Formats: sequence, structure tokens, C-alpha cells
Amino acid sequence: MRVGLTGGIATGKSTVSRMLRQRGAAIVDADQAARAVVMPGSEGIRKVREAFGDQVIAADGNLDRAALRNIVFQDEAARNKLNGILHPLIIEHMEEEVARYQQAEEERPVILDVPLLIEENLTELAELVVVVYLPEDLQLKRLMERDGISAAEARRMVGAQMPIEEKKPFADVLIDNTGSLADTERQVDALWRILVSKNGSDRL
Ligand SMILES: CC(C)(COP(=O)(O)OP(=O)(O)OC[C@H]1O[C@@H](n2cnc3c(N)ncnc32)[C@H](O)[C@@H]1O)[C@@H](O)C(=O)NCCC(=O)NCCS
Ligand SMILES: Nc1ncnc2c1ncn2[C@@H]1O[C@H](COP(=O)(O)OP(=O)(O)OP(=O)(O)O)[C@@H](O)[C@H]1O
Repeated sequence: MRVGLTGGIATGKSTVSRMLRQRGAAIVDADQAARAVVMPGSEGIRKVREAFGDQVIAADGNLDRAALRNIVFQDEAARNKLNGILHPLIIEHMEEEVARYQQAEEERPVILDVPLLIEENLTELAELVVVVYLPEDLQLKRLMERDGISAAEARRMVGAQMPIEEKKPFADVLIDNTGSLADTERQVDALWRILVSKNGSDRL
């Protein structure tokens, strides 16, 4: 079964996906795919260089992620341009990974960890949509603490995504990550029970 795991930046997707992996899920992560498709020499990095110039390429030939991040979180047109280049490559990369897991004999749930699942109309990739939720004030606080950034910068990054309150109605299952990690673990346990029963593999 394919599960779409989404939320807003820093609401706790990686935290929840780690908890699901510990319970036996396979994880396919869009942020990792976004890194894989811009490896030196790839079609992705060539197209990004054509669009944004040498300012976003580091001396060693890798993508200069900080430079590109500064550009795209300030400028919607630049962000749309980057998305237009990378999203088809990211989706293709993720589809290949999913196919590899599904060809394997196991029936374990495959979790698609995709921050922009709803913005990019990708919910159809998944049979079940899980939204990891935090109220926006706490989202900003955790983002500032994790990335060591200012409130203004955090607001810009959050502003580049659909507000978390608007993502809530898309959830088949909502995980509220406001409380302690133990509290979130309990919600993940309940989700896991749903996933294994839908897979017909309650015996796991
Ligand atoms: C701009 C880039 C180079 C910044 O890299 P950096 O290492 O600093 O951040 P990282 O990739 O880990 O992303 C952190 C978070 O930012 C948010 N985010 C990333 N890209 C976008 C975007 N295009 N629009 C809105 N939010 C985004 C996501 O919540 C993500 O989890 C990178 O995020 C990127 O290549 N983005 C475009 C690809 C993309 O859309 N990725 C999101 C998954 S579909
Ligand atoms: N229940 C919790 N209590 C306190 N801190 C938490 C909790 N859950 C997650 N965090 C912290 O909040 C921050 C954001 O969590 P995480 O990195 O999992 O978010 P994310 O949604 O994967 O972010 P991104 O969109 O950037 O990939 C991290 O520093 C994490 O350690």
C-alpha cells in the first residue's frame, strides 16, 4: 500500500517517517530524490545551471543548495521555474524507487514522504494521505530552532507552501505533532495498525 505523508516545512514529516521506518515501512523521500536528481553530471543540474547560472553551482560541481535556497524562497517566479525543472525528475525517481519496493516479495507499506504532495496535486500517487500537523506558530518556532534562522526567514519558507490549516482537510489520517514525541508515537502506532490491516498482513 502506498501512503502519502505530508505536512508543512518542519511540522514533523521526517520524525513521523522515522517512526514508521522503525515499525517496518519502506520510505521513499522526495527531499532525498531532489538531491539525487541534481548530482554532478546529471540532467537536473545541467538544467538548473542553464536556468540560474553559475551562481548556484559550487566550486566542486555540486549544487550550491544555500545559494539556490536564498533565491527560490524569496521569489515565486524563480521557485516555479525550479519546480518546473525538478518536479518531473523527482517524480520519475520516486516512481522507480516505489516500483523496486513493489517488485520485492514483501507487502510492507511504502511511505511517500512528499512536502508538496497537496500543492502539486500528487495525492493520487497515494491510496491514503497522512498529514503531519502543527499550528503555524509552533511550526515557525521549530523551524527557527532546527535551522538556526530568523523569524523573517522562517516566515518566508512557510509562506512558500500552502498553509498547514488548508492541508488538514486533505488528510485521511491526521497526526497532530503538537505534543511530546511519545504522544506522536502513540498516534503512529494507531496509523501502523491501519496500514498493516489494510495490507492484509495483520500477522506482522
Ligand atoms: C531549494 C533547495 C535547493 C534548498 O535545499 P535545502 O537543502 O536547503 O533544503 P531541502 O531540500 O532539505 O528542503 C527543506 C524543505 O523545504 C521545503 N521546500 C523545498 N523545496 C520547496 C519548494 N520548491 N517549494 C516549497 N517548499 C519547498 C520542503 O518542506 C522541504 O522539506 C531544495 O529544497 C530544492 O531543490 N527544492 C526544489 C525541489 C523540491 O520541490 N523539493 C521538495 C520536494 S518535492
Ligand atoms: N513532538 C515534537 N516535539 C518537539 N520537537 C519536535 C517534535 N517533533 C519534531 N520535532 C522537532 O521539530 C523539528 C522539525 O521536525 P522534522 O525535521 O521531522 O520536520 P519535517 O516536516 O521533516 O521538516 P522538512 O519539511 O524541513 O523536511 C526537528 O528539529 C524535530 O526534532
